[in-house]
Amino acid sequence: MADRRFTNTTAVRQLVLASSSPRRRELVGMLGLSLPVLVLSPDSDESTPADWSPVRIVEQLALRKARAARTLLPNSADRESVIVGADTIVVLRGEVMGKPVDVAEAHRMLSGLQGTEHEVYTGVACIHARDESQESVSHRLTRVTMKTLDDAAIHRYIATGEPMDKAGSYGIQGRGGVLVERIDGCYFNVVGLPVSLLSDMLAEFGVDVL
Ligand SMILES: Cc1cn([C@H]2C[C@H](O)[C@@H](COP(=O)(O)OP(=O)(O)OP(=O)(O)O)O2)c(=O)[nH]c1=O
Repeated sequence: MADRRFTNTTAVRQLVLASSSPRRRELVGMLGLSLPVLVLSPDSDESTPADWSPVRIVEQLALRKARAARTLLPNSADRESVIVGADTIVVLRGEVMGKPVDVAEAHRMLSGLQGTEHEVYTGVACIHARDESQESVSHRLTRVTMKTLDDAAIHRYIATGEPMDKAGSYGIQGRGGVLVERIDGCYFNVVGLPVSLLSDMLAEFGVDVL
């Protein structure tokens, strides 16, 4: 449970999910919140300086997504909302992998990931729609070990189409689950939204899941 709450938080009446990811939508649904949930897909700059650490990348991109949604909420009813943004990356021996741009890049990523361990970072930002002083950002790290795969198996997996909209070119929640030997850390963090971290962060805004 959260060990801090923002003071002067007026009752939050809505959760705004700043994401176009169907997985994130599903995971927020899993929380069974009594608040209405509004989903927005704001555009935000996803470029980052080369010297940023994985933690800085995911936390700042999550914050940018949430702040971009804030600009889309002009009317006063929507202003009493907590906005949630998230960003997920895969990191293999220091190399940051986002979503592949094409099949060749998916192949290159999966060839690197197979037979070894990598890290998955998801940053989460929860911000108040009206009060810019209320912003909370955090992240989770999960270590994932992928089984050894031959080239033919990598090609067959890419042919499913699953890799193309996912960081690191796999989806643990889909057929990509069969590629994963073990994980150390939060499973939902790999899928794109660490729900236990999110529930702690929502509590800071007076939104209690349980
Ligand atoms: C590693 C992994 C990633 N992913 C997904 C989670 C994220 O949706 C995606 C990483 O891209 P993100 O840029 O984090 O998110 P997104 O573009 O899909 O959605 P939005 O920015 O609108 O919120 O990869 C899985 O679904 N399963 C996995 O196993």
